[in-house]
Amino acid sequence: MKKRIAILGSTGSIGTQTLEVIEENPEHFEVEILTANNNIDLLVEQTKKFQPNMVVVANHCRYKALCEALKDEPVKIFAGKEALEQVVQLETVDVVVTAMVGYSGLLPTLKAIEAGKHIALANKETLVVAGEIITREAVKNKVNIYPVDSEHSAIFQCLAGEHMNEIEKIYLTASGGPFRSLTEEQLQKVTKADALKHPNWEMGAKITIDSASMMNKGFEVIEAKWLFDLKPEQIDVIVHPQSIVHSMVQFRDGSMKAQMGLPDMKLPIQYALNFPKRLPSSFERFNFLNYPKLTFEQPNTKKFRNLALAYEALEQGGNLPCILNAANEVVVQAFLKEKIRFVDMPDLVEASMQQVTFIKDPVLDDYIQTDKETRLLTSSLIKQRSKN
Ligand SMILES: NC(=O)C1=CN([C@@H]2O[C@H](COP(=O)(O)OP(=O)(O)OC[C@H]3O[C@@H](n4cnc5c(N)ncnc54)[C@H](OP(=O)(O)O)[C@@H]3O)[C@@H](O)[C@H]2O)C=CC1
Ligand SMILES: CC(=O)[C@@H](O)[C@H](O)COP(=O)(O)O
Ligand SMILES: [Mn+2]
Repeated sequence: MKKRIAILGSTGSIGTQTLEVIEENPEHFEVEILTANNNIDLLVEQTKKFQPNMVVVANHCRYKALCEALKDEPVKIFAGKEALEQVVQLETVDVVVTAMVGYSGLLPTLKAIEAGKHIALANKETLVVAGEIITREAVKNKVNIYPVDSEHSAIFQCLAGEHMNEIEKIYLTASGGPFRSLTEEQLQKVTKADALKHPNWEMGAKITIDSASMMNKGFEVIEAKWLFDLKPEQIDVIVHPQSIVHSMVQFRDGSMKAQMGLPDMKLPIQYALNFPKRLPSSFERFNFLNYPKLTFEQPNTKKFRNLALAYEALEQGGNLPCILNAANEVVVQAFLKEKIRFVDMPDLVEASMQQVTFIKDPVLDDYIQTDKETRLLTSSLIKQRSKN
């Protein structure tokens, strides 16, 4: 039986690579649903090629044009956020790939889990915002969450066959981003174009900025806590500029397992879609001789304060990780619009974490309200800053 796949965010970096994996393995997978936010040109192209049963465009304004472009195709067309939450529940879906960016992934992922759909999770923000609810609902509905994020896929791969063994610690590797070697003074002057040049990975704009600011690694620490049920002190970050070792697990006898390979997201995507069986692939193979030096160093949390902020949010819990995420989404958009400097981002995130109402035991509605409150506050902090 082929697995029927819904891809939320099929027009993005993870979405398009998921389609490449499906194209290479037509005997294993078929596309059931594709979705985008705005990019209907690519959505139309993907629809004609992969013949999904349904497509959704989140932005209502693009609906008419999408219907017109697909009028000769046998596909059902929907628009809006609510449609995303509904289509993931359909009986014809086996696995939902969450490849949307940011907070927008939360409710569709939750609805998919409540409907018993397995999740290939790329959208780490879902776990940052509401990891407790997501993991609890997954257990309740007997849903598996397969990590797509390269580091978490690495940990997941290292854990295969180790269910009897406790994890002592995990090490999440970080590339260090394009600004790893800059001084604090140099960091003051970096531009959007500089920040968008990731040394090893080609990704969407938002995660690329998060990698440069190391918020991505902070999010991944929180993501790891929920995926692998770890305490903060069991999660370490180690900078590894070559991005070849994707992460490591240390067991209680001191033994370490690492997962390695060239930086290519198709591998973790394919592993998540076909777990537990590995499929053959044409992906380029790693050659040790091309990498005579694999290096490791301590992250600099004085220079990259976001990482420390994320650990703080994880330690304090409650709605603080949700505040961290919402504030970060707002500052990243402002940085991409060149309204604030790169170094302003952690200041604004920290101020938001201090000022938004803290809720110790949030329920879903609290997360929704916290997200709104934080966006308003962080936006007003940005406005105040530009007036001064
Ligand atoms: N790219 C990578 O290598 C990795 C990404 N991830 C995670 O995967 C997720 C996706 O990242 P990436 O593929 O890089 O992102 P992209 O920006 O490349 O793609 C995002 C996708 O989500 C859609 N989208 C954006 N906003 C909304 C919204 N409000 N509602 C519905 N759909 C929306 C976009 O549609 P449109 O094209 O129409 O704008 C697009 O299809 C992120 O959470 C990221 O952290 C994790 C590990 C690696
Ligand atoms: C490909 C992937 O998983 C990204 O999350 C990647 O890890 C980003 O690189 P950084 O290590 O620079 O954050
Ligand atoms: Mn990652």
